[in-house]
Amino acid sequence: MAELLTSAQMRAVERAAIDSGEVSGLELMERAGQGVVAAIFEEWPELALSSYKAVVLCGPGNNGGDGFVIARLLKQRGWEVEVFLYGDPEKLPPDAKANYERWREVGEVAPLNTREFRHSDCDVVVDALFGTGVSRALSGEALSTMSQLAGANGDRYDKIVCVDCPSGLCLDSGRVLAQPSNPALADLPIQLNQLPRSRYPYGGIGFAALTVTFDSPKCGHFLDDGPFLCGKLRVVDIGVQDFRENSRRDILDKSGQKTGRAAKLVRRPEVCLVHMSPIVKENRSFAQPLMLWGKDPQDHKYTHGHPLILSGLSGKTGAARLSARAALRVGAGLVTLGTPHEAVTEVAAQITTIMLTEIDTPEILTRVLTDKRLNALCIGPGFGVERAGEFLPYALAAKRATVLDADALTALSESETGFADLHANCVLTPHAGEFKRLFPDLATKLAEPPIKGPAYSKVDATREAAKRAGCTVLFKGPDTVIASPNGRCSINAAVYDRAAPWLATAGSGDVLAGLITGLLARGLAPHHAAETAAWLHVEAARSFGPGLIAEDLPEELPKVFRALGL
Ligand SMILES: NC(=O)C1=CN([C@@H]2O[C@H](COP(=O)(O)OP(=O)(O)OC[C@H]3O[C@@H](n4cnc5c(N)ncnc54)[C@H](O)[C@@H]3O)[C@@H](O)[C@H]2O)[C@@H](O)CC1
Ligand SMILES: Nc1ncnc2c1ncn2[C@@H]1O[C@H](COP(=O)(O)OP(=O)(O)O)[C@@H](O)[C@H]1O
Ligand SMILES: [K+]
Repeated sequence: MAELLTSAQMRAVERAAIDSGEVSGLELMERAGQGVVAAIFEEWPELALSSYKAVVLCGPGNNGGDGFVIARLLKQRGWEVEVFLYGDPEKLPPDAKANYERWREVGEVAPLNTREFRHSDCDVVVDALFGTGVSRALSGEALSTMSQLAGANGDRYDKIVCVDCPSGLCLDSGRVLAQPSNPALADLPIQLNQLPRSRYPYGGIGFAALTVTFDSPKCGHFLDDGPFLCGKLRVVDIGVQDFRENSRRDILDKSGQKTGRAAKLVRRPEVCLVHMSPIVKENRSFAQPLMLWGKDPQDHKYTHGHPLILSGLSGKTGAARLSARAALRVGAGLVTLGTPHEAVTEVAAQITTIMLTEIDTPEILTRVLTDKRLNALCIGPGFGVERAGEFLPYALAAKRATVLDADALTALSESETGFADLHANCVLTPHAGEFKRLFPDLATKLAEPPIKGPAYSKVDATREAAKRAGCTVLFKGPDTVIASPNGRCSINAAVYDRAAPWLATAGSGDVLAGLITGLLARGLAPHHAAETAAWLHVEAARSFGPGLIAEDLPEELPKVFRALGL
């Protein structure tokens, strides 16, 4: 599952499938409903052994249509099923209406009313209120029902199953659409976007037990609140993959709508999930690093690159040493720490394989970098903001593949020349605070309440940042987003079964900076190096597990490589 779609792209794929005449909307809806029911039994096999009770909440669109299919299929298995509809049955779109009518042949439909919503004895709640079509904040009974579910989740309902997404979640951004000034909110138990994460250590499940989506996961399943609210994600095949693949070459405008032949060609902007498990090894973009990690027996150390990592002053050298160790473990042939004279003893006492060269001034850095074998540079970890301000113009003038991390990012945000000195071989690795300093307007936009869908997302912000900086930007977090100026974008998600909460530990960012630098030295292009490093970072954390400290990450890499069969 490497490709992530936006809601508009998913609609375009479905439209292409239906327009082809090979499949009808009704068939797709049937497959979607079947997929959800199958996923429920896969998740809880005990539910397949007898008949239970489900409450199905249906909305006014095709998400609701899926709900009617699910209700019918469960009823066929002998389940007791109670169906509530939010909206006017007469206004349902045709496929949803057809399934509403099929359901009415076997069961009742009550208007959605939170007070009537009798839940105490139900085993499964199916949320089919809104899916990809959500465009504004929920209101009325839809809002209060979701709020009631959220408030009682974990106590009363332990099996909330969401069709496509928890209703109200924007699948482009992973943010819950909300109307902050809605006076009705004061009377509600809790809104989806207010669920306290502290109640769920390790970023666990906040709302649904299971979310079942169709064909491909959407960006919002991996960004921001998405994973927290979706719980567990299952992707169900509804047989439209050929149309998805065709639509990659199709003429689609920015909103994913098909345009006429004469219209301007706009390639579909793709977002990928960074994923290197064996099942996606065939993914072309990862073939190169897989080959690179497995070193060729004919190679020698000079063919694997030689990064220079700049160290901070004495007492602050640990960060750069972590970066250097990571660069070495990821396969750089040699690694040198550029160390100020006063910190040489401190650094020398704690390194063995890593080399050391004295760099006291920016001019010395320039001189050291006349050695072209030093083919990648890392500046920032533990470096000191003021020093970074002095060294940065020289570091960038050397035109090496360069990682700017930590203090170098703060210095960059304070520099008079701004992004002018950056070049295409740079990688910026901000966390949220550094991102705000570098791109205050984008951070503000991202922090604004998402009122309308598609809401502004971390993908949008990182793409804009990369364009503005003219280089690759890796915006950290459990949903690390990597974007490059050409619009290429990937999400390295440490969520669901890849959760790695132990990465939130001092110094883990320094290790990531070192991994990227090492891979740049090995010849990977910046976007690729950032993706690969972010993926390895999470794999190393997961391989080590609880108790992880940053020092453990580089040392865990050989195990990760072995598991990859390298
Ligand atoms: N189109 C297809 O062929 C398929 C669609 N499927 C389902 O269809 C869903 C998408 O269906 P729709 O496009 O009808 O959209 P939804 O069912 O998500 O939403 C219905 C409509 O509600 C309106 N709306 C948006 N926000 C609202 C709000 N806050 N309050 C009240 N009304 C609001 C919009 O007009 C929207 O189109 C997917 O999520 C998926 O569950 C699946 O059946 C697979 C096949
Ligand atoms: N909850 C989390 N799950 C997965 N990864 C996380 C989580 N929190 C932080 N990270 C990752 O840990 C690293 C922390 O980097 P950073 O904030 O720079 O910390 P430091 O400066 O202490 O090294 C980043 O790569 C970030 O993506
Ligand atoms: K839903």
